[in-house]
Amino acid sequence: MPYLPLNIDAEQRQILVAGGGVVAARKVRVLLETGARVHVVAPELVTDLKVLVAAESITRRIGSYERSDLKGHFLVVAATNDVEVNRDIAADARAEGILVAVADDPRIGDCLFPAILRRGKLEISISTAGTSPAFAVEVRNLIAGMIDVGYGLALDQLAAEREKLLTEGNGSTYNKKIMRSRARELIKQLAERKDRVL
Ligand SMILES: C[C@@]1(CC(=O)O)c2cc3[nH]c(cc4nc(cc5[nH]c(cc(n2)[C@H]1CCC(=O)O)[C@@](C)(CC(=O)O)[C@@H]5CCC(=O)O)C(CC(=O)O)=C4CCC(=O)O)c(CCC(=O)O)c3CC(=O)O
Ligand SMILES: NC(=O)C1=CN([C@@H]2O[C@H](COP(=O)(O)OP(=O)(O)OC[C@H]3O[C@@H](n4cnc5c(N)ncnc54)[C@H](O)[C@@H]3O)[C@@H](O)[C@H]2O)C=CC1
Repeated sequence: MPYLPLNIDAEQRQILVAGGGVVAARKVRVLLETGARVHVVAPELVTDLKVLVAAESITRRIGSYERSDLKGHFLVVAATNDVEVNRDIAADARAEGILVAVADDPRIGDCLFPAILRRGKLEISISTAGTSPAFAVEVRNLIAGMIDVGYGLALDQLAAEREKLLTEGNGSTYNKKIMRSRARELIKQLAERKDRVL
C-alpha cells in the first residue's frame, strides 16, 4: 500500500534517536531543523553528535537502548547498526503506541524520512517508499535545479495576499478562484525568469 504523506509539526516534540552513527547524525540534523527536542541513546557517538551534546542542542544517555528510553517520546528513530535491536525498538514502540521509523527496514516501522527540498516555507519531500533512497535524492536534486529561492519569496508574497483576502469575507469559491489564478501567475513569472538563484 502507498504511504500517507503528512507534514508533522515537530516543534518541541520529544524525539528519541537510538544509535549514534552517521545515519543517526543525519536524522538528528533533520529533526533539529524542525525544532524537535532530540534525545539520543547509544554507547558511542560520532563527532557531529558529540558536538551537539556539548552545545546542549541534544541530550544523550550513554548505553544500549532499553525499553524505558521510549517513555515520554512522540517518535523514535531506530538507527543502531544492530538489526535485532532495531526490530526490538519497533516492536516496543508499537506496543507503547509511539511512532517509529526504522533506518534499516522501513516496513517494520510506521514512517520514513524522505529526501527534502526547502525553499522558504515551500517544502517538497520525495520518497520511494524505501525502495531506493538514492533515487529519492536524485529526484530531489533534479527538482532543486528547477525550483529556486524565488519560489520561497513568491510564496511569502502569496501568503500575505491570502491572509488579507481571508479577512475580506468573500467566500471560499471566490477565494479559491483568486488564489489559484494568482499562484499560476506567480509561477509563470518565476518560470520565465532568466536569473535563477539556486
Ligand atoms: C527507508 C529509509 C529509512 C529512513 O531513514 O527513514 C532508508 C533506508 C536505507 N537507506 C539506505 C541507503 C542510503 N540512504 C541514502 C540517503 C538517504 N536515505 C534517506 C531515507 C531513507 N533511507 C528512508 C527511505 C526513503 C525513501 O522512501 O526512499 C534520505 C532520503 C533522508 C534521510 O536520511 O533523512 C537520505 C538522503 C538525505 C538527503 O540527501 O537529503 C543513500 C544515498 C546517499 O547517502 O547519497 C543511501 C545509499 C544508496 C542506496 O542504498 O540507495 C539503506 C541501505 C544501507 C546499506 O546499504 O546497508 C537503507 C536500509 C534499507 O533500505 O534496508
Ligand atoms: N536510513 C538511511 O538513510 C540509512 C540506513 N542505514 C542503516 O542504518 C543503520 C546505522 O548505520 P550507521 O549509522 O552507518 O552505523 P554506525 O555503525 O556508524 O553506527 C551505529 C551506531 O549504533 C550504536 N548502537 C549499536 N548498538 C546499539 C544499541 N543496542 N543501542 C543503542 N545504540 C546502539 C553504535 O554505538 C553506533 O553509534 C545500519 O543498520 C544501516 O543498515 C545505512 C545507510 C543509510
